[in-house]
Amino acid sequence: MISNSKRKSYIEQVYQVYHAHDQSQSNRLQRLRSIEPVSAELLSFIVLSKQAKHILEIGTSGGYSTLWLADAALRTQGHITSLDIDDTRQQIAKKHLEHIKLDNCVTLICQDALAFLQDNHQCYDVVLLDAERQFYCDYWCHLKKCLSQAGGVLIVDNVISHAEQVQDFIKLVASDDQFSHSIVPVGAGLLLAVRQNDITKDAYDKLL
Ligand SMILES: C[S@@+](CC[C@H](N)C(=O)[O-])C[C@H]1O[C@@H](n2cnc3c(N)ncnc32)[C@H](O)[C@@H]1O
Repeated sequence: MISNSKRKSYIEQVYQVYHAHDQSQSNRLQRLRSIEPVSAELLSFIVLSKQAKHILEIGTSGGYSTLWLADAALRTQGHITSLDIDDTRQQIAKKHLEHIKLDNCVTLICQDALAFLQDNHQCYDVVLLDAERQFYCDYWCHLKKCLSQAGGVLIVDNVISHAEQVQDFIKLVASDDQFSHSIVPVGAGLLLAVRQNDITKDAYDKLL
């Protein structure tokens, strides 16, 4: 689902290089921990199907998921804001984005996610959350503001591979009646949560 074959093979190579790098690292924090290719494909599908214009990524790392999102955003005339706390990783991501001419679709911001979210006033159509899982619960009240329009989608990776680490976060999302959610067994497991339209919800409640 990548828009041209040269780009597709470049992005596949990036994945292979990162995967080999990660296999050689015993320290988890030294790994780039790219999202799985099948998950990246689903991300791209969501951006395209929503014709998303405003996309937020929390956790750029080496930019594998960013490359997929950027390729989709090019076709929706959208734009990605991608955050990472690690500038070195973002510089690597930047080189890859430039190499395949997707850099104009992305603004890379080197900042702690919580600090960014606290100051943010922008609404996003799609948010990918793929950072350090122990902080996700702290992000939720801010993520909700980012996703304040009906149809806004939050995607969270690793919810099956690291289920115990995200169980409190999933409980928070599940207990919020402004959002519907689903856990999709693709790759490491993706949580998809969508902001509901309040009118639809009221009408639905009346039927019960
Ligand atoms: C799992 S990796 C992201 C992988 C990337 N989405 C991909 O698929 O290519 C997680 C990234 O989150 C970043 N990160 C960790 N804590 C963060 C924080 N508090 N704010 C912003 N980024 C953070 C790490 O530096 C790391 O690069």
